[in-house]
Parts: sequence; structure tokens; C-alpha cells
Amino acid sequence: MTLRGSQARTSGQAAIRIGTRASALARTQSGLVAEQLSEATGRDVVLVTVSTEGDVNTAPLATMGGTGVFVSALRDALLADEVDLAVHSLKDLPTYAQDGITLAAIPTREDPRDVVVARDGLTLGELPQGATVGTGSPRRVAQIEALGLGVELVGVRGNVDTRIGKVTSGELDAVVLARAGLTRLGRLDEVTEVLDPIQVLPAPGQGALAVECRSSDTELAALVAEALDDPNTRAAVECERMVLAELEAGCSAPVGALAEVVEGEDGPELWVRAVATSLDGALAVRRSASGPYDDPIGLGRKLAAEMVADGAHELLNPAPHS
Ligand SMILES: NCc1[nH]cc(CCC(=O)O)c1CC(=O)O
Repeated sequence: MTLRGSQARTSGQAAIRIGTRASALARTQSGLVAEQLSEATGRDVVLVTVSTEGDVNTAPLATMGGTGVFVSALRDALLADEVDLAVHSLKDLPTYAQDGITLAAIPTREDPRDVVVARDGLTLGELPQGATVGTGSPRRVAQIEALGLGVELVGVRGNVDTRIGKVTSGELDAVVLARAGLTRLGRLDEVTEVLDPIQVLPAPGQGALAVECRSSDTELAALVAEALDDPNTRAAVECERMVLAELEAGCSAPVGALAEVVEGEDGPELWVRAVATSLDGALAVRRSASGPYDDPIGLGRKLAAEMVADGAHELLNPAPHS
């Protein structure tokens, strides 16, 4: 795909190359970023498809080194100067920084909640005992088990179409997905329930995108930040990701976190809520806190410290049975 910017013919500047994964969702997300960037800067923008281990290998993510399988091939393409920008789902990004890579922009996030797509328009609570609910995410498994509905959680992987297809075909009674993915793919009408974050907290960063560039490309980083960055989304996801980092958990750990900017008495404040669970959902530490808008990192640290004091590390890394 090539988007012709309004400045293209006069400026003589090369097109900005955006690296994207090949899935329909990734291409849609990258396309949105390409459109916004072209519109805001007048530059030509092209999409370049890069295949990643997470797309090629359909084994459970936890067996592939979990963190970052969707991310590293795009970063390699950036560092090799094959593309100028990489667009990721922010929740797939490892919490630690990588040398040479700058998180140039975090655009305005979509609704971060998880949703259910079930047969016959049903909600989770309406499904019969023993009904099969598909998800590959330990975070979703644990929090849904904790609801005590008597449904059977079944591991599924694959793109959005594959997962919803298992409900359409009758193989599963329901699947759980990120609402944001369905919004971007124009498939919101298939949602049968939106899960309340009080019961099922989304992954840190869910619903947000990350636009990365080479750290040496300071001019492009500034251009992209100016065109795409949303300060409220950035504050919220920095806080959520700090909770995850402080709990020393990766992107496939049973940790949920959701922060929001709210209007306080003296201006904007941050609100954050988080959960860490045992894998079977039997034990959970849930906490919430609020703090100053301009210190999302401090608030994330504070909340994580409270969760650690409540035993979050023991839940996430149980001692082996003797
Ligand atoms: N786990 C893969 C993944 N990474 C980002 C999204 C959805 C889009 C988003 O959260 O921004 C999904 C699919 C899903 O969880 O249903």
C-alpha cells in the first residue's frame, strides 16, 4: 500500500516505510497509522510486510519465549534500515527497552476491554456448565476461572478470524478477544458481551498501538510524536506497563492492569487498577490507586509494591511442589 502525501511531489523526500506484520489486524493497524501520518505530515507513506515468529509458528506463545515473539522481527527490520517505523500492538511489547529503538508515539487508544463472542448471542454467565470458552491467554483463563461459572477454558491461538471461526463452526461455544481488535477490523457486531474490567482486567497496554523508530532517526521520531502521540494514552499505558515490569512478569503472565486519566479537584489525575493471579485463578491480588497525572511511573511502582506486599510474586512464581 502506498499513500501519496500532499507534499510528495514538491519536497522530493523519500516515502516513510512502515513495517507491519501480515495479519489482517496488523495490516489494519499499520494502515491507520500510515493514514494519520500521511495526513498530518503530507509525506508519502508505504507499508512493508515483515513476517514474525509469532505468525509463522502456531505453538502456544508461552513455549516460544513468550515475550516479544511478534516484535523482534519488526525491530530487526528497523535496525537493518529496511523500514523506518514499526507498528505493534502495545500489549505485545516487552516492558524493557531495546538499544537503538525509540518508542516514538503512542496514538489514542481504543476501548481496552476484553469481549466475548459466543454462539446464539449468549453471555459467559448464560453459557451452560461445561461449555467451551477459547482463549490462549493465561490472564483471561485465570480471571474467567475465578468467576466460577463452570465453563471449560480451552487454549486457542491464531488470528481473530480463526478464533471467531471456531465459534461459527460450532467447535467452541465462545471465545474471548480484545475489543480493540474487533473494532479495528469492523467486527464489533459479533460481540455478545463486553467484560467489565472490575471482573476481567485487560492486559497492560491493551487497545493501544506503539510506533517505534530507530533511536538515531531523531527527526523522524519528532515528526511522528507530533503527528500521532496522545499524552493521556501514553500516561495510562506507562503506568500499566510499570506495574507489569515491577511484578517482573512478561506479556503472557496472568497480570491485568488498566489506568485512566480522570478529572480530579486540581486537574487531571491517573487512576489505576491491577490484578495478579495464580494460573488456575484460585488466588488473586487486586489493587487500585490514584496519583498525579505527571507521574505514571511512580503510581505504577507504588501499586506494584502494594501487590508484592500482598503476595503477588508468590502467585506469579509459585514454589515448586515438594
Ligand atoms: N494477543 C495478540 C493480540 N495483540 C493485540 C491484540 C488486539 C489489539 C489490542 O489489544 O490492541 C491481540 C488479539 C487479542 O488479544 O484478541
